[in-house]
Amino acid sequence: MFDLNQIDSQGGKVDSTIQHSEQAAINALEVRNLNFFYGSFQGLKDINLDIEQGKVTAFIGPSGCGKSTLLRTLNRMYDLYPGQRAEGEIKFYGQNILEPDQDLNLLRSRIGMVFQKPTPFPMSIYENIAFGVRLYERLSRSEMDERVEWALNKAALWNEAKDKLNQSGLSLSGGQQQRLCIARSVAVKPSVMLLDEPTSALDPISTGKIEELINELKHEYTIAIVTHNMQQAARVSDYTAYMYLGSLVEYGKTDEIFIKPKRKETEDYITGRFG
Ligand SMILES: Nc1ncnc2c1ncn2[C@@H]1O[C@H](COP(=O)(O)OP(=O)(O)OP(=O)(O)O)[C@@H](O)[C@H]1O
Repeated sequence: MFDLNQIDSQGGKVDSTIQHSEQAAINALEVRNLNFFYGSFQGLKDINLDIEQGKVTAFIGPSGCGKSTLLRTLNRMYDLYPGQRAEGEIKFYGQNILEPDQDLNLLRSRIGMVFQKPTPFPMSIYENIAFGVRLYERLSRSEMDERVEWALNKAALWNEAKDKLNQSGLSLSGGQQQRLCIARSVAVKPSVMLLDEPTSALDPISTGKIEELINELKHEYTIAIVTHNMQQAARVSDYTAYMYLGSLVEYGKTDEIFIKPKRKETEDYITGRFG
């Protein structure tokens, strides 16, 4: 089992020798008996699942089934809102992040999040990336320049942004803004990236770019993605979780879920017979 210090020192990178062996699969996150409450309303019911390191896991299901709620528990984003609470265990490389006294800023740098609507800060493209890095690391100007270029490259935005690093992030197109948000998340070298419907506000070309990016990023990061788009889940994910009314109905390899689901409810949803 890894400890958190070890993950930090590796910059969240996946050991490729481990990744290519089926038997040696490692879970970045293990969710056990997770229940989640918005005040008295129970949004998640006894969720159990493992999120494998270096893979893409997709959460699908009808509106309101709890996909975003589950994603937001994985880095305790819900803690920002009063009256919301989680019970159970979410182990991040063995450490239960639901325990009290967690350093939530550190946790969110290790488990980053990208939201549905692009949310660049109202500052330059360069600063959008440097701002988060400065919270965790002291880099010289040249090291920061390198980090900004590295992150923009990872998010497939460097070529489009390199000549306008001092322009506002808000001057970019919607698709570019979303890639900037991905660059911002990548820049702090997380271990896991949580993507909450990252393409639902984008056109098909930008969506295609983000999907290509997910395929690239998964070689180095563990990714969990919420999507409304089943074709997208089928295209980008290795594992798929089908949720309904706050429960996890079925979870498995994406091919199996889409081609031969075990549960009739899953099949009805996948084939569009739902509801
Ligand atoms: N802030 C909140 N307060 C109270 N209930 C909430 C809150 N946010 C979500 N819920 C409820 O929790 C349930 C799960 O919501 P969630 O947003 O996780 O669903 P979802 O599957 O992501 O839906 P969608 O696909 O429409 O985004 C829903 O019944 C929703 O109404």
